[in-house]
Amino acid sequence: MKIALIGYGKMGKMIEQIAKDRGHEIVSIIDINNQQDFDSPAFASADVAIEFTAPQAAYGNYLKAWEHGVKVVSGSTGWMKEHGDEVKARCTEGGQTLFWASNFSVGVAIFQAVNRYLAKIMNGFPQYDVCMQETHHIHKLDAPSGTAITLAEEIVDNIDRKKDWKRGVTVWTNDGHEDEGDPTTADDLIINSVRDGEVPGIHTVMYDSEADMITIEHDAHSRKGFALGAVLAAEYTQKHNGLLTTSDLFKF
Ligand SMILES: NC(=O)C1=CN([C@@H]2O[C@H](COP(=O)(O)OP(=O)(O)OC[C@H]3O[C@@H](n4cnc5c(N)ncnc54)[C@H](OP(=O)(O)O)[C@@H]3O)[C@@H](O)[C@H]2O)C=CC1
Ligand SMILES: O=C(O)C1=N[C@H](C(=O)O)C[C@H](O)C1
Repeated sequence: MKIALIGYGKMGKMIEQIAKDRGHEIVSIIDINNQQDFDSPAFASADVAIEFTAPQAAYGNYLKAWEHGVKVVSGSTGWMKEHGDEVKARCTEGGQTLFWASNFSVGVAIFQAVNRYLAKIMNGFPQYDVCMQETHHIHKLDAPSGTAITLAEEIVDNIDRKKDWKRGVTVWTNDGHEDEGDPTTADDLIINSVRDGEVPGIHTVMYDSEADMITIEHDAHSRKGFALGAVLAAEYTQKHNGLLTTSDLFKF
């Protein structure tokens, strides 16, 4: 396939390597300093663009890629609240293609399935309260992480006593700085965030009672799993259109 990269940071560089190893051609690389390349014949020749940039940049990048008739795979997080409805409409009614996932690793797809199953069970055991923690590197711009929000939405959908998720405390371990988070009630599922060194991503769901605690955790050893998932998603868009996500790709 001919692949364009939008965003050439930690993920963009790793995706480039994996895409080449799988026999794909990188025809264009767009970063913050060469936005004019969206208008190049090389970009328009791509079968798909893989976009990993930043919360404020992602939505504009989708529009530019679609303008040039290029499908998009994106893992950028933190844009959904502001632009989620419009993006959904453009894909479901407007004919565009976006494969988006808050986390592209097969491990997290499996973890999500376990999370949903456990939440269904725990709905019947009100003596357990549930909370979450996500830990990432200090460069991350958004909190909570996109993955934590996806997991929290699945818990809220399955546990009647939880009505919504809220931001708990965000702690920066390197400088000891702390943000307070949102005001919360017992109806809220709290997601605490930790920003520590170069951690690729840890997501933990905890069910705590007076007697004991049940914990499930996904711990990414590196960004390789995310990057491979994004390339597999790009391959998937060759034969599929519309709004796609990892549950379309990883079927189990
Ligand atoms: N879904 C998933 O599986 C995963 C999602 N992510 C998400 O992906 C995003 C990127 O992560 P990561 O690669 O680690 O971040 P990096 O900061 O390492 O890379 C982002 C790159 O995008 C560039 N950029 C910023 N704005 C634009 C723009 N308007 N157009 C083109 N390029 C731009 C940045 O340039 P500059 O540095 O000059 O600003 C930087 O080079 C984040 O939102 C993160 O949460 C990350 C890992 C996995
Ligand atoms: O910014 C990151 O690094 C990551 N972002 C995604 C998220 O917000 O969930 C996925 C992964 O956890 C790494």
